[in-house]
Amino acid sequence: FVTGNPRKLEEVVAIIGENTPWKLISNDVDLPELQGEPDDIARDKCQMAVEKIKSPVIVEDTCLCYNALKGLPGPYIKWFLQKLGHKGLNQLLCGYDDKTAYALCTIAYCEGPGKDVKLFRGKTDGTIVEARGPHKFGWDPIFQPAGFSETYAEMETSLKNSISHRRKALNGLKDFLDTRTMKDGENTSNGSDGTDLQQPEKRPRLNE
Ligand SMILES: O=c1nc[nH]c2c1ncn2[C@H]1C[C@H](O)[C@@H](COP(=O)(O)OP(=O)(O)OP(=O)(O)O)O1
Ligand SMILES: [Mg+2]
Repeated sequence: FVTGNPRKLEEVVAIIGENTPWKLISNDVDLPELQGEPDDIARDKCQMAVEKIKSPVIVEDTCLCYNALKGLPGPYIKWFLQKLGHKGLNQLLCGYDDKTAYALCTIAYCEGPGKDVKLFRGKTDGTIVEARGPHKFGWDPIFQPAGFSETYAEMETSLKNSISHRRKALNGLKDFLDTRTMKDGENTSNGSDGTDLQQPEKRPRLNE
């Protein structure tokens, strides 16, 4: 799993759980990010990582999309957050009645150089609110998921991880790896050379 963000890694590990046959290794290679649509950003980031580390790679790109702003800041949320803070991210919506937004996680997976990149998306709807809860992870304090009275930041980690954009995207990846594991008779593990996903000899279904 290639990311420079330790919080993302924490959540992915928590969501995937301890008892899966997949071993997740984090690798913080510094990758530039394309500008554009989330799918293209994730695909491009994945291809670059695969070329660099020459082993199976998972990357993800996270967007925070305001409906009133037709999806912006979207993939640029990192820079908006950095420059404007939680307050500024609220003020962006000052002139609009519609405060709804969605968090979008796009996971890209590639088995190795020259292989196709698979994309898995997860979306959680919500509303942009004044910051509430601990400032631990990005824009968590200003995002209140639909149907809940707490922001992501106020929630127990396990609750956030059960409804989050990241969880939904990871479900897609897990289903894909699961099916592929079942189809695939031989062990395709390629050793301990920094491989991101290693398959042990026996491969039971991934657990939820
Ligand atoms: O669940 C989340 N809850 C709150 N904030 C979040 C979440 N997930 C990502 N974030 C923040 C991190 C970064 O400011 C931006 C996404 O940018 P994004 O490029 O995907 O992340 P990044 O550059 O930190 O890590 P990476 O090395 O994987 O690209 O939103
Ligand atoms: Mg990034």
